[in-house]
Amino acid sequence: MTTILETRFLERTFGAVYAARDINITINEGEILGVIGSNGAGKTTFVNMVTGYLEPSSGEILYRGKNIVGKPTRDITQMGICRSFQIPQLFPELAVIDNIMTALILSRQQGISLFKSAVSCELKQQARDLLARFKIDAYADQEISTLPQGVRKLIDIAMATVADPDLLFLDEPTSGVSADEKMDFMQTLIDALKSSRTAVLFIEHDMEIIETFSPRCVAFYEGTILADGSTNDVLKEPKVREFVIGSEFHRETSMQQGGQASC
Ligand SMILES: Nc1ncnc2c1ncn2[C@@H]1O[C@H](COP(=O)(O)OP(=O)(O)OP(=O)(O)O)[C@@H](O)[C@H]1O
Repeated sequence: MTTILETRFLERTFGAVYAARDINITINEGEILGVIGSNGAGKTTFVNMVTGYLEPSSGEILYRGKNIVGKPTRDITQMGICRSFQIPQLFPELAVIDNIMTALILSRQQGISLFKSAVSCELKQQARDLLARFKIDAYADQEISTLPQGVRKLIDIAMATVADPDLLFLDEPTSGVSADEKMDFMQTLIDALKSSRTAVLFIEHDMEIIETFSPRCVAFYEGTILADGSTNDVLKEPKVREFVIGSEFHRETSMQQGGQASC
């Protein structure tokens, strides 16, 4: 197995708060990895540091052996590390195909002219192929604002893959997707990403999704890694059950009772 990402003693403080401390993680080529942890555990801070949105206070982030700490987000994206956010970042007034084509244009380092019909045709075909991989090609000509949340999220994630990344970070891909659609949504997503051999790290609060789709799981707690290993083993660990799954269970229960989730 080839390691593509390794973090060493990664740390980030905000004043007196340790948002991340001693984060040592390796991710291998094509691996699928679920990250769990209650609110404020440091999951987003970790993703923000690796993708260049946040500078670590100390530690190293090695991507294919090269330290990328301090590199701008754009450079990190071009190197092959991409992400999607919890809320889809789309142009709601544009058609799906135009959103994808815009992302394709932005991902190319040289400027291109859409007035050259050959370029435009090639881009359109590339956009259609990508939509087909995510099984959303039927929506190609529809305006984003008319589409359900699950489809918007798939489009957003498809857009995050236009540069064919080696490593993709997904922040709660199933948030906002209805309970009935979550499993099919994740299956489509994982199939699309597996076919391109992209390694995927996804943050998730739903333990059924973690058990079904991520062979490996990392549990965060108060800025540190509480457990890292096969999902079966991690979810059985008493400290994970006490500090992570317990709080997730209470969170889900309070949501069912009408409470507000903070994420
Ligand atoms: N910009 C910031 N300024 C100050 N404190 C921050 C900032 N970003 C994060 N924190 C703090 O760092 C800790 C980790 O936050 P982080 O957002 O990484 O947690 P999380 O596990 O992603 O939580 P959630 O599931 O709610 O998104 C929390 O205590 C949070 O309040």
